[in-house]
Amino acid sequence: MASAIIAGLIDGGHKPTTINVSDPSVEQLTRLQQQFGVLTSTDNLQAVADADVVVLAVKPQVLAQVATDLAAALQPEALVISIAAGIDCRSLSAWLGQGTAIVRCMPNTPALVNLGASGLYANPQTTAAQKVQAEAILAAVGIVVWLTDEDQLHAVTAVSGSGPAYFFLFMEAMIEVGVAQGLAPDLARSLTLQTALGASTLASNSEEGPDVLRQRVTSPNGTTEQAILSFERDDTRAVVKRAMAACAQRSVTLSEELGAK
Ligand SMILES: NC(=O)C1=CN([C@@H]2O[C@H](COP(=O)(O)OP(=O)(O)OC[C@H]3O[C@@H](n4cnc5c(N)ncnc54)[C@H](O)[C@@H]3O)[C@@H](O)[C@H]2O)C=CC1
Ligand SMILES: O=C(O)[C@@H]1CCC=N1
Repeated sequence: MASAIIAGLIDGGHKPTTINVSDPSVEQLTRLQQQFGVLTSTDNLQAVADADVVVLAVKPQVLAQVATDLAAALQPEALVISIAAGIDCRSLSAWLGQGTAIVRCMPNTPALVNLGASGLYANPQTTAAQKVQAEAILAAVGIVVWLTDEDQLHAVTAVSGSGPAYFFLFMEAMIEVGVAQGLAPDLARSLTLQTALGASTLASNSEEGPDVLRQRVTSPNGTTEQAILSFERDDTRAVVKRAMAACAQRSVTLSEELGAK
């Protein structure tokens, strides 16, 4: 995720040498240095020392340690943006210092192709100018929505944070079945991906909702109708509901397991 955000910032005109990337993996740092020309360090404290904005893009499991260590090195006026799933502002403030301006963000991997979707929530310590800064960083890789209730980030995670994986799963299944029905794998793949892109672009450009667009594909007594009836018989909406509930619930339990006690 950090690579996608860095790419977006540089495409948007940020000088690479204003971006300092820290990671214990020298291999990662070398890749980022060669790809983007950013400054790199294996020392998190050194990386944040002069930073006005710090993006925490580590796994939730290491966030407590990383944030606690950073507390002493952060500029007092620094904005900290965390993209970690689940970990709430209460925990981040406990680790970073109670006065810290924090924006929590749930981005997604289509940020890699500038088609990301991010939900943002700012704690009360965040100034209007810092909110503009946070929005500009994530807007460089896609659309941004602001949330007024931090708990809504669980739903954002279930919809857009994890959402790309649901569509990829659907694509995998369609390719497999296309092949089983007699198409060459590369044909099944390109037809599936173009259909996903076409459906998404059509829905994005249309005044009408996905329900109406679906009905337009579904000729009475035609082929699509049989597929949709099959999906409805298999209660596909309930399947989606259960999956997204499990996702949102994991966001809640991540916070309970890994948050500040
Ligand atoms: N992958 C996804 O689709 C999304 C991920 N997220 C969140 O983004 C965060 C990062 O996830 P990914 O980019 O997928 O993980 P990743 O594993 O690709 O990147 C994490 C990076 O953190 C580095 N790291 C490990 N320990 C460190 C430390 N002590 N100090 C500094 N860097 C350290 C790792 O070397 C690695 O390069 C997670 O908290 C996740 O919840 C949020 C939205 C979407
Ligand atoms: O699976 C995860 O925990 C992360 C957060 C959202 C997408 N990937």
